[in-house]
Amino acid sequence: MTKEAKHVLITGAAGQIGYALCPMVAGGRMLGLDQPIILHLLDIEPAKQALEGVKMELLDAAFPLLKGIITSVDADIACKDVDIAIMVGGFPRKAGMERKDVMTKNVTIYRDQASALGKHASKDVKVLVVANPANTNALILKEYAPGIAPENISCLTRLDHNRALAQVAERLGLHVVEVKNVIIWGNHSSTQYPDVNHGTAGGKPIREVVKDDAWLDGEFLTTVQQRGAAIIKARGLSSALSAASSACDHVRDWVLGTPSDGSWVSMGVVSDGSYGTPAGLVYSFPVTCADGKWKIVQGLAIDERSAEKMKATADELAEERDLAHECIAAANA
Ligand SMILES: NC(=O)C1=CN([C@@H]2O[C@H](COP(=O)(O)OP(=O)(O)OC[C@H]3O[C@@H](n4cnc5c(N)ncnc54)[C@H](O)[C@@H]3O)[C@@H](O)[C@H]2O)C=CC1
Ligand SMILES: O=C([O-])CC(=O)C(=O)O
Repeated sequence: MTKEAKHVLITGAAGQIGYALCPMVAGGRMLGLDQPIILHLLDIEPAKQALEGVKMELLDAAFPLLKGIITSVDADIACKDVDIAIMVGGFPRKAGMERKDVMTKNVTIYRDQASALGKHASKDVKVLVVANPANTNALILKEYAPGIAPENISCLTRLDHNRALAQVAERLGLHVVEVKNVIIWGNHSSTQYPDVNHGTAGGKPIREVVKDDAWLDGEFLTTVQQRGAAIIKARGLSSALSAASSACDHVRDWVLGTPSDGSWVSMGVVSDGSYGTPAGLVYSFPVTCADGKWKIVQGLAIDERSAEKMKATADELAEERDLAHECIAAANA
């Protein structure tokens, strides 16, 4: 029997990530090859013509699963009845900026779109925030959309997770699927902590197989933490196809579940205080997903060095939260 179509909102749909993400979603890469999709594409007035161009191309691609396309520059219209919301709209950073430098421009967008989602989306809408600063935009969205359950609001750190898997796989000459259970703790920023202490490569502990703690504790960490900046340097634009692909991975695993072997993924979710993190911040944890719900992996042993790094990224998130509140207060004044 044909499934009922899912309504998927993509904000910033006329931008770079939007252009890579729309065909992935419409082609079944996110929710499966048996799931019809209705796309809701939101952008802003200056991008209206480009947004219509994206719609034309999606029509021309004749995706069998794509049952409809709604384009709008009005969040109230675009958010109506959406089941999944992928929030990409905002301003990307340029060379030399930290992700929090785009905060002033982006957090007010998330305050405003929170209320549109709260009013018009399906009551069980699952929200993924991609736009930077991703964790803090998600936090603001949570604060301004009290009608959406906090566990339905998340941010993208799966790109960092995938980058960590790929770095270890490259180092070992393995295929990426042979590497499992790395963790991204904390913020999608250069303070994130890519942790390999619980990971495996070819079924054995990563540290045992790599046999180079200096690399794992040094160059590996900084490569993953700085990968976004390296892409900006190389392309003159921030990552788009890998961001879109990771966004699909994030939503697919959340909705359809993580593998039954118990392997986990990283998601930015509202902290319940696990691992000593401040409750309420949107912090990236190792999670498993089943029945459309994520669960933080519990009971992992955390050494002193890791605890320090996990605290440093939590401290940055608390600072970002305060800065975001100041930006919103200034915008309201
Ligand atoms: N969390 C992650 O792993 C990653 C996050 N990003 C972030 O994703 C965001 C988008 O990146 P790109 O697509 O490269 O940027 P882009 O500039 O190509 O596209 C952004 C789009 O958002 C639109 N937009 C601006 N304000 C909007 C609003 N109020 N409502 C709806 N749309 C709005 C713009 O008109 C533009 O079409 C940036 O903030 C970037 O830093 C990028 C890569 C990875
Ligand atoms: O670095 C950026 O600004 C874009 C991004 O978030 C990433 O590539 O991880």
